[in-house]
Amino acid sequence: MTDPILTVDGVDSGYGEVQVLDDLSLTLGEGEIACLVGPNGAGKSTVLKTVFGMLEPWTGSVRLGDREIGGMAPEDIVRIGVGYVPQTENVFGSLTIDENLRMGGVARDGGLDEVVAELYDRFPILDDKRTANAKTLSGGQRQVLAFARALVMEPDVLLIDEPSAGLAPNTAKEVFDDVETVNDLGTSILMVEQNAREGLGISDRGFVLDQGTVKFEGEADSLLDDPEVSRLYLGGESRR
Ligand SMILES: Nc1ncnc2c1ncn2[C@@H]1O[C@H](COP(=O)(O)OP(=O)(O)OP(=O)(O)O)[C@@H](O)[C@H]1O
Repeated sequence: MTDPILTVDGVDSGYGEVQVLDDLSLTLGEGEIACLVGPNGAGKSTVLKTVFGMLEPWTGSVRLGDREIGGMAPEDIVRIGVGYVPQTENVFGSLTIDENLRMGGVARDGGLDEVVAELYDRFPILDDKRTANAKTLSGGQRQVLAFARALVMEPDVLLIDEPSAGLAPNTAKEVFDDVETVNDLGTSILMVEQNAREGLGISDRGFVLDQGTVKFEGEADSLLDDPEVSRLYLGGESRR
């Protein structure tokens, strides 16, 4: 594995009194895509919310490189290089594509025009629709806008919650291609994906969560080839 860029170490976390994460540890290597899979309610989204500061770890540590970020506020975490794309309602429907992108950059110190122009180059579908309201976009296009909005801050690490949720298989494939493009351009990615085989298929590493803790982890290909992981978590014996 490459050097860790994000480390979650022995974290308990949850909502109010209700514990969801139980001694959860995982590591994202620099430049990698890592995918969290597992059953509904396992705590996958809770991991992202805890890393992004929406929930405070009750115990344990969250580190960006060597820096402790556990318990920092999201607005501070975003400034030091972590972006977050929520699963739903991740764009402002009544704002234009351009306004959505610029809102993604409110915490920037400068260079907003340049980075927005680069994003239009990279995602021509957004360029074609700059002045359209985001609610006019298709599901897949909205997901691209949500990625692009997070990229305006030029994060080192992007947290993505279920990029394929609610999308038809062909559109989901295009969105996964975009996840890979973002990664190729240098952003490390920690992704939650219900569509476990497809998510692991584009990932370097995988973590299988169940009941708030990591039950299996390893190279994504090894998890896909592991009969026990397949049987328990990937919906059967079928190989890739
Ligand atoms: N805001 C909340 N308040 C209280 N409990 C919550 C809240 N959000 C999630 N939970 C609970 O935390 C547990 C883990 O939820 P989480 O969303 O992290 O699971 P998940 O693995 O992402 O599953 P899913 O695929 O269903 O989203 C579930 O039991 C859920 O009901």
